[in-house]
Amino acid sequence: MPGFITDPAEIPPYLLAGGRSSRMGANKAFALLGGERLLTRIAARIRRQQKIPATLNADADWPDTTGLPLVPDTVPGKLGPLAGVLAAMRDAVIRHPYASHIATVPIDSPFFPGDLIARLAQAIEGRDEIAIAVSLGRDHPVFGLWPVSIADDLETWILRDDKRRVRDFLARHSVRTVSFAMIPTSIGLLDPFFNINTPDDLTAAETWLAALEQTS
Ligand SMILES: Nc1nc2c(ncn2[C@@H]2O[C@H](COP(=O)(O)OP(=O)(O)OP(=O)(O)O)[C@@H](O)[C@H]2O)c(=O)[nH]1
Ligand SMILES: [Mg+2]
Repeated sequence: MPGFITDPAEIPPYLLAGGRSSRMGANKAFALLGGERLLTRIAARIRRQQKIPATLNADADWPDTTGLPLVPDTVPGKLGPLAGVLAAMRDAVIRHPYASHIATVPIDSPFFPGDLIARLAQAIEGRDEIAIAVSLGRDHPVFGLWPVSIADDLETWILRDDKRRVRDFLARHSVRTVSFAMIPTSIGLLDPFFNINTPDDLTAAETWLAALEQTS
């Protein structure tokens, strides 16, 4: 572990919920999985791995933060997940001034690994490095550790790059990737970064949740 991250559990976590939920047709954060809101589920999962309470990145008029501090995007126009990452960096500089990095987790992936942030932190070697999660050879950059030192570069890039492809931003920086294994369940292997975008994904997630509960 590098000197600037003495304890991965002290990296401030931010829950990304600033999207439009357009494929779901209703705010995903409040969708019920196993009778519990996704936001509540994700916040509880983060609480088990981090000592610092999570902050929610979402619209300023968010109806119910479940008690989490709320940080809206600092650039207008819903410019994508990296706008949420930027808001988190700007917030951390003020509220967590000791932190070299912030952690981000989206509110629509309820099975993410219990050792996510610890393993991402182990991969970081330099103060300005990003670490992102990978499964089945696919990057999941919304599950990442982000150095607050690159906030100005991120803001400039978001405002200037019309395509705003996350991989184009990552190409500007030093990025460590960490591969996570599939989770064995009674009905097969579950991708820990299974992502709920549509009502059908939510139905599939109920099936996975039941299978996981049977397995453990
Ligand atoms: N702050 C912020 N977060 C965003 C924005 N767009 C997406 N996100 C977040 O990034 C993550 C991945 O985005 P998606 O899975 O596409 O979620 P979404 O944009 O709400 O859903 P769709 O409208 O169906 O694409 C989710 O946690 C979103 O809340 C944005 O413009 N600003
Ligand atoms: Mg998604």
